[in-house]
Amino acid sequence: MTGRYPNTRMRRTRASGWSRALHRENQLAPTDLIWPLFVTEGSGVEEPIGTLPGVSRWSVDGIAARAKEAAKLGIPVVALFPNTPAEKRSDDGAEAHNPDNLMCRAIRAIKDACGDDVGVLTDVALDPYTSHGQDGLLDESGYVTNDDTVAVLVDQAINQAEAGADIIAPSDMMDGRIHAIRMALEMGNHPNVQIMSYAAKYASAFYGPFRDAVGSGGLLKGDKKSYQMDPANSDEALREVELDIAEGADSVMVKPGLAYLDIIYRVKQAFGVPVFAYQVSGEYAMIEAAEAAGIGDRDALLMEKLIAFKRAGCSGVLTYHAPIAARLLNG
Ligand SMILES: NCc1[nH]cc(CCC(=O)O)c1CC(=O)O
Ligand SMILES: [Mg+2]
Repeated sequence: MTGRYPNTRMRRTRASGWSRALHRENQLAPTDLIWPLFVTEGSGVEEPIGTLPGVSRWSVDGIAARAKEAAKLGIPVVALFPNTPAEKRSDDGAEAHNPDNLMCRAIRAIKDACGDDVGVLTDVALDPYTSHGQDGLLDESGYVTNDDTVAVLVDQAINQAEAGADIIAPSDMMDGRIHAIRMALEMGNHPNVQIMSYAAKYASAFYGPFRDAVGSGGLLKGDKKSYQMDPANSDEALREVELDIAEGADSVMVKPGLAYLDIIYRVKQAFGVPVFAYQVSGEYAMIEAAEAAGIGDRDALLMEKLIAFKRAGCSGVLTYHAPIAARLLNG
């Protein structure tokens, strides 16, 4: 037997800061972060979101300013989510493929302001555009149809690519949409537009504040369990990821984050592809609530959670704490 006390003292390498730094197995940098931004109509508008303290919706001009801030902080990518005005929401979510919708105007404003200094990731799903708050089209019975929805998602994705999106991120969980979108991007002369698939997205109670932020929460009837995954399942996530990689995804997302570290770990071990975590709105809100209640130190809590994603195997993390974390990391 080697390595027994006192030959081995595990505390020896922890005894000083320089030594802890030397032995640190995982690092976090601003380049690991994706910053989600909510877009709203108007100009010069900043609307704080009650359930996401510290996060606002910005009009397109403000979005471009946030993207410049991201570049300055060293954050490589921003993710866009629109709060579509009520009068533009419809049963079929047609506003999703309007070339002049809020999303497309925000993409163009960022690309005009930042060029290639910042990547733009765009969400593909119908929930910010439908009057019923579901991610797809409903049949007579209220079931979210798969193939008809996929056809619309393809139009939505191409619309975003035409406006200049760098990464298409389908968050809808329909079957077969990655293949359909990949083919359409190839045929539409967008071979280098990436797809980051929300491959393993769970029907989660942690999405509440997001639904407020995009204005779909009050509209949603029922739940999303016929397309988002059951939190009890893990093998099923590997099948989802395997399919999306085969269909042409460049990277995959696991969502939510902290409660699904085991899924991240399994996906990374099984496939070795770039894996990202979405630290969702409820996770953000819980950290802020802990700080506000005097239960924990916000900065310490968020940095500990972010390094956990790296340890589990993530290439990066989509988090509402991105600008705060980047500032902390930049010292
Ligand atoms: N396309 C839906 C979508 N895209 C991102 C989120 C949630 C993100 C968050 O909570 O931060 C959701 C919520 C949902 O499935 O209802
Ligand atoms: Mg799938």
